[in-house]
Amino acid sequence: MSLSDDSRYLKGGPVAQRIIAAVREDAAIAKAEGFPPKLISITVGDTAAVDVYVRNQRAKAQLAGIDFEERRFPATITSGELEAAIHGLNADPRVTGIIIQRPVPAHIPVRTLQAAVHPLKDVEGMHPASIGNIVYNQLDLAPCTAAASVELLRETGLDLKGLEVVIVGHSEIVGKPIAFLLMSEGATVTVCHHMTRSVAAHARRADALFVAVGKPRLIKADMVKPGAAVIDIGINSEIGPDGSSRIVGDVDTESVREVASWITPVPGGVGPITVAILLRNTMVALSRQRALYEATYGTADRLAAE
Ligand SMILES: Nc1nc(=O)c2c([nH]1)NC[C@@H]1CN(c3ccc(C(=O)N[C@@H](CCC(=O)O)C(=O)O)cc3)C=[N+]21
Repeated sequence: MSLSDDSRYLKGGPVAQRIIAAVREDAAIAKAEGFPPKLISITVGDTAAVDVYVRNQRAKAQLAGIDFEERRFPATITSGELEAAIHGLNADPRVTGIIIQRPVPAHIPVRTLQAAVHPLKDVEGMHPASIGNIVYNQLDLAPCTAAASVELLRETGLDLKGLEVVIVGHSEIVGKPIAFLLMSEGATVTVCHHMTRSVAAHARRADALFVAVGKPRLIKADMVKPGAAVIDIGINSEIGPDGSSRIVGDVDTESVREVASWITPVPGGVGPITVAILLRNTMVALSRQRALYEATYGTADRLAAE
């Protein structure tokens, strides 16, 4: 059996395609009604993982019928200049959503940038007000990678209620939001990070293990409970044996697949769903903006109103 046919592989492609097909229908209707969705990506400096992400955002946005524009800024830009650019996008009625690609250079406080994005245009759910909503179990616009990881876990059919979940990595954008999403689904959640005494001891107890730390092959077979679901969120660029660059996750997939019942490949796992959810979030943002517009102007048809 070839690796790609192995039923243990939880593939993201089919899930992403389903989401994108639904977004495409929504986007076509919104466009016909005078509300074309438009997504703006902000990149500061140069990062390999960001390039992969943005390339796929552009391709899938085009497939879904969402306008996509990338704004690139040099790493030397000031925080004030970036905030001004974001305020300009907030004020532009043609712009539906704004995503700030991470990481940003060290001299720029990323939280200030996230807070500058208007919450109605915050398609990543990273504004402090948006991310706070997931504490209140309001989950319809969650950070994309976290939501994508949970979506893949659902594909296993495992009952999330009472499930023993261990998350390795406690970032604002992945580990922490996954913990909140799964708590609201009834899972029992343990979060490990760089100060955790024995990551292995925790990881071995997990029915579902999420890994998002950015360390190639960190998770080995002896850290995984037999029959577990392993969700690999790492996106690391490596130089392969043939000298070309490739992406690998945080899990030693070759050995872990002998122990786990489900494992997500990299590439082809969480990544494609992340992109699809970003597009879906753009449509959620658009519908919130439309609701506000219609409450203000009393019509569903922006073109008719003008
Ligand atoms: N604010 C912010 N939010 C993010 O979610 C975020 C970010 N910044 N910065 C960079 C990382 C990285 N990331 C990826 C998402 C999808 C793929 C992806 O589509 N991967 C595909 C394609 C791989 C390929 O084309 O080679 C796959 O895994 O199969 C990759 C990388 C999101 N990130």
